Amino acid sequence: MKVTIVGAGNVGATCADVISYRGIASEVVLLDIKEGFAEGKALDIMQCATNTGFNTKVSGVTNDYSKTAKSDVVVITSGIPRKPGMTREELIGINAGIVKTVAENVLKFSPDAIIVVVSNPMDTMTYLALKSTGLPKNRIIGMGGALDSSRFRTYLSLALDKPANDISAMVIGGHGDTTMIPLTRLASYNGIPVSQFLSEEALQKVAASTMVGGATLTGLLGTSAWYAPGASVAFLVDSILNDQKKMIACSVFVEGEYGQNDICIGVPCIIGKNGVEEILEIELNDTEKALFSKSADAVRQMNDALKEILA
Ligand SMILES: NC(=O)C1=CN([C@@H]2O[C@H](COP(=O)(O)OP(=O)(O)OC[C@H]3O[C@@H](n4cnc5c(N)ncnc54)[C@H](O)[C@@H]3O)[C@@H](O)[C@H]2O)C=CC1
Ligand SMILES: O=C([O-])CC(=O)C(=O)O
Repeated sequence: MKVTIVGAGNVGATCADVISYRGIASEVVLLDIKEGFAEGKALDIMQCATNTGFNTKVSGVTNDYSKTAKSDVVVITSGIPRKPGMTREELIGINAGIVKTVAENVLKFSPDAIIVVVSNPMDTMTYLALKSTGLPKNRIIGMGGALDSSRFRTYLSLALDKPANDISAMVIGGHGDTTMIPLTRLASYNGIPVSQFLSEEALQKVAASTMVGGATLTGLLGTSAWYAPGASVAFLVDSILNDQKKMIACSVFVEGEYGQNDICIGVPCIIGKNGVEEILEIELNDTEKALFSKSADAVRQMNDALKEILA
């Protein structure tokens, strides 16, 4: 199984590293426009093979899409990251042009690939990739919910002082500082509602930290995060390539689900070899429904801005 990752920067290279280390794919191609950069990252990752024990073939190319031919999955991480004080939405002007061109280029050589969009503002870039390529909606998946949910579980684990892997929790809605919806009501510790251990105030604090999880890291690092984003992409790619049919919150095109149409937004999906195999419509309470509707409005507004940028 072959995976191409466009953008060999912080997130792309970390993703290649995790995919190789975990043996998720037999071949990984990194592509970047910076001369020699992807080649260097690939070589460095390959030189881990004997010490960490993987057999994945990792190669790098400078803007040569022919080397990405017949990829099963293509991950798009190309574009600029935000700096402290910025929102993801402010990246739209530069990243829209990059994502559109990249999506079109990868399809020339991998017409059957499933595309995973990571570049921000991710929901809008996913919508753009879908509209500009005309691919069926099951083959364009925005990665955000896997990361936001892992941050949610991390903050819950810290509040509970229990291992994150014993906690089940999900974030839906847009992948933005104000549009994410951490579903605190449904979060559980080994099947027991976390509300049995944490006060409403503590839960709200966890939810607030989750929503600004990316901004907090950007403030600390001076650029946005990459370890958890790279691992989250690898987790998603694993479910596709190995047909795991995991339920993962992903940004996908909705047609009536959750009362929304014509946007890509984070909803619980079954992810397998066909990409998005099902959107699960879980029952939300009135508060959650209102938050989802507000989040969808904000995502739709960004898509409208996109139309002006690309006009
Ligand atoms: N969806 C999510 O959950 C997350 C999204 N992101 C987003 O992912 C993107 C990448 O972030 P980082 O890896 O930290 O940035 P980075 O700056 O480390 O890497 C981006 C790479 O893209 C390359 N690039 C730019 N234009 C290109 C093109 N036309 N073709 C090929 N490569 C090109 C650059 O040369 C650079 O190496 C950003 O937009 C960031 O906001 C980051 C973390 C999580
Ligand atoms: O915060 C950012 O800009 C990058 C990102 O999407 C994340 O880490 O969640």
